[in-house]
Amino acid sequence: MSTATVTPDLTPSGAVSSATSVFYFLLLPALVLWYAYWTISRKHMNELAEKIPGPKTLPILGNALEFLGSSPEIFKNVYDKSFEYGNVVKMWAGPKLLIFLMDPRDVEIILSSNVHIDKASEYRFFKPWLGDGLLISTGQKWRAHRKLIAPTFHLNVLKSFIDLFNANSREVVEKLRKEIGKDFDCHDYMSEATVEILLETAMGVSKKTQDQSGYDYAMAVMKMCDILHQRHTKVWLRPDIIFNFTKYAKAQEKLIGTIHNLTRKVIKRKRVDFEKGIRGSTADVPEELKTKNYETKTTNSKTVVEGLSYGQSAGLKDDLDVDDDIGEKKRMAFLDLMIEASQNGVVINDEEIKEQVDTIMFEGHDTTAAGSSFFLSMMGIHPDIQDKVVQELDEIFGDSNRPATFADTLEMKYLERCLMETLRMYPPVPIIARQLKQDVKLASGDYTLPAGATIVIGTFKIHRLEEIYPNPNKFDPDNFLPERTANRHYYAFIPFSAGPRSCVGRKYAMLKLKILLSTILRNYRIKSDIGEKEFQLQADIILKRAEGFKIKLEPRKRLVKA
Ligand code: HEM
Repeated sequence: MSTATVTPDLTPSGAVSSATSVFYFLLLPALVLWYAYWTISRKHMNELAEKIPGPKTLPILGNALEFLGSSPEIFKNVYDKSFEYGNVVKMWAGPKLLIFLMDPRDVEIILSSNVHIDKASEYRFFKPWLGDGLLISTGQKWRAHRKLIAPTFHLNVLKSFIDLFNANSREVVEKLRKEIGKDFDCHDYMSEATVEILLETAMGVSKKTQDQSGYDYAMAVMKMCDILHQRHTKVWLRPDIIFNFTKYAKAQEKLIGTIHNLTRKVIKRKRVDFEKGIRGSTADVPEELKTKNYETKTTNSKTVVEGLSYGQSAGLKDDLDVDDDIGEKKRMAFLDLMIEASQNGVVINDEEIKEQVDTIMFEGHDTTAAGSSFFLSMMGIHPDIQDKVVQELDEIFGDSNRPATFADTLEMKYLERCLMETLRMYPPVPIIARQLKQDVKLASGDYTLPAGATIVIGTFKIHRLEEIYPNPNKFDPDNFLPERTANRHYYAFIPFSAGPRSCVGRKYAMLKLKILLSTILRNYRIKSDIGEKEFQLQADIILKRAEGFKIKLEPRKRLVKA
């Protein structure tokens, strides 16, 4: 009879298999413990969320299936759903609690706060591209950089950009000539122009010194936004560990390469100029477009124009409205100041400059490209309104072909109302999201937003609330007549957000858009075969028309040249 002796298997593979058994033996209790901890730690959030209305959820997935489909389908689905509930709605994207706020009183609590300033975790997908730039950074870093950057968009600096706004607008008019009579997508032209204007103004480098076109950069940004939108709406693409194995990760790497290539070159160019003692923009402006030849008294006066003319309700103020030194202090343009501040390396280092340049290049072009394309679409669809804009421009410029001065932009009151109405109906940034660190009691009803929730401020929906804007789907520039705006809640119109994290480029955007759009309208009549009902809206970070911004152009007769 043989006796079997059991000897421990001391070979390396035996040791590994024992370790594996121990691992699996411990894994289950660890998971159970983690799940128990997770459930308990979320109890408070779940209890408060329970009281907030929202669509029915599926186990594990929550409402994630609402975000399936193409971009326009998702947009339509979520917007249509919003009518089934009140102005506070919750949804679950898997385990993530999203609470949508649509009442201006609630929005004020979040946006005016100096506490609830953290961006939602969804903004982290921007990191490989924008790093810790102003849009997504938080805490002390955001505060210090905001303080540094906001003054570079002061009205005094913006006035020095007027000639470049004019020169670039004229170039767009020339480029558009080949499209006369055709149905074409004006967004392509607006994207290229807004990139090039940013290069020559805020960055202060001539576009001629760049071997990469503004168009290539803008297209790379558009594709990047599409990828980010996929990650926002498809829960399975959120974890890096999965995303990195998808085709999107490869595409993203390439696109970021194109985008960073431009920003690196811009900074390099600026540094060379800076070392040579050159300050300000090196871009040329033809003599006939220099507004000093046409300046009036108003242009030189200490004009303070706040509120609506610069994109926000008259009663709102932010750090862009500080006017303690009008006309006294020489303020610097964005990249000049960044380079100067970095010389001692304390306020901002080289990597941080790159992050801020990437941020301003993105935020500064895609938003205004969408805003101007929606404006032109509106002009094409509403010829009677376009005629009134042109009549105002004729009153300002007569039959002269002279460039627009700062004083002229103050006279463009009706154009400004059309621009405001465009930003109301088609806000380029259709939602804003924040991460709550503490509970917040709402003003509109007996709800408390729990810490840990992602708060989504639904700008698009707020701008179309019937109780605030009667007949909200009608394009009506008179919505911005002073008598109509006077009694409206300040937070009922927030295309540039509001409060401490408002858009630093709001005044820049308004001034540039007035010059760009008035120049186009002085030269072309816009037509459109498509009505607003046929728009297919999509919100790939920035609101767009999925079918493209199709318009037609007819040249206007000019009687006399300047
Ligand atoms: C029509 C044009 C524009 C619109 C509608 C717009 C809208 C907005 C909105 C809604 C925000 C807040 C975003 C959020 O909290 O998620 C924002 C932030 C920002 N915008 Fe704009 N923007 C426009 C043009 C510009 C321009 C021209 C620039 C720069 C030249 C710019 C630079 C920024 C920056 C840096 C931030 C982040 C500010 C911070 O967090 O402190 N934007 N913008």
